Amino acid sequence: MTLPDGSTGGSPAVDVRGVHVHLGASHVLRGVDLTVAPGEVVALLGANGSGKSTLVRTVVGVLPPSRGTVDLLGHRVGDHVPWGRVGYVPQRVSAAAGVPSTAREVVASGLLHGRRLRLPRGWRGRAADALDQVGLADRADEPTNRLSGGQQQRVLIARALVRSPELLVLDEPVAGVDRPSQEAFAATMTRLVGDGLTVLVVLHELGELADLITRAVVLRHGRVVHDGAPPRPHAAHDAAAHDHVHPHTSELPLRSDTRVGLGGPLDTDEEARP
Ligand SMILES: Nc1ncnc2c1ncn2[C@@H]1O[C@H](COP(=O)(O)OP(=O)(O)OP(=O)(O)O)[C@@H](O)[C@H]1O
Repeated sequence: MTLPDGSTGGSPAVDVRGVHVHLGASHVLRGVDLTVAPGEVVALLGANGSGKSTLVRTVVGVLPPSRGTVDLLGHRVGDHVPWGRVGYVPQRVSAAAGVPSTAREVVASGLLHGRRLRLPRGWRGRAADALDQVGLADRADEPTNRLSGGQQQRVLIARALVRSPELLVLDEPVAGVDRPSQEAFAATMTRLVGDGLTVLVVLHELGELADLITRAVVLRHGRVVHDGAPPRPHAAHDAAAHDHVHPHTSELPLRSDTRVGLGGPLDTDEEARP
């Protein structure tokens, strides 16, 4: 429900209840509950194949749940979600895929949503501002296929930001991204979160975003096995001076039957399991 002042009246930004998703013959999500309150920055963690991408794609309405419900900003997905207030950065897509286009054009496409097929007034300024937020103000006219992979990822983040979203959903935004792009991304997120942005972000490691994360949700085999404090980073594992005195296990308070390593030896590749 949206109130006259545009707020959601205390509704969670994301409210996932009892969601099951089947993909082909696979029962990928098996009764997931996930709530993200306005202003929270929630990291979605878990081994490869645990269902993280499937969950965020369900959250943004790309995949329909076979059971359960998803509400965004107080609106049921599939109904009347104000998509213009939601930004989504999908996993591993190239900004240069498809027809040749400049960084500005890709970013401007983020202003098209729902039934809006024409760019709104002032789109150039908004696209320039979004590119500036990711440190690419001087590359607006550059064809995206001439940008590095990290810069292309920043263009996609700018495409999500150009809407000035209240809720930003990102699927591994810095995977395989060069160091300057990671730092630019972390600086942008710090500023936006300071302004009240709500974030749900799939990550393999907390990395540069560690200080921003307010809560971590860990998936395993399509179920939530931890929802609470983010894991403490194991500092400098590969540093020469690192002293291996701590136990290499997750320090998370997990449910009794499950232990999840987050980058440690307990980490398993779900796809490798029978
Ligand atoms: N289109 C599909 N059809 C059938 N199974 C699928 C499909 N897409 C994904 N899966 C399976 O669903 C499971 C979860 O995949 P998902 O991509 O959500 O995991 P993930 O946690 O995001 O993994 P990663 O960290 O590798 O991105 C995997 O076992 C995957 O093989």
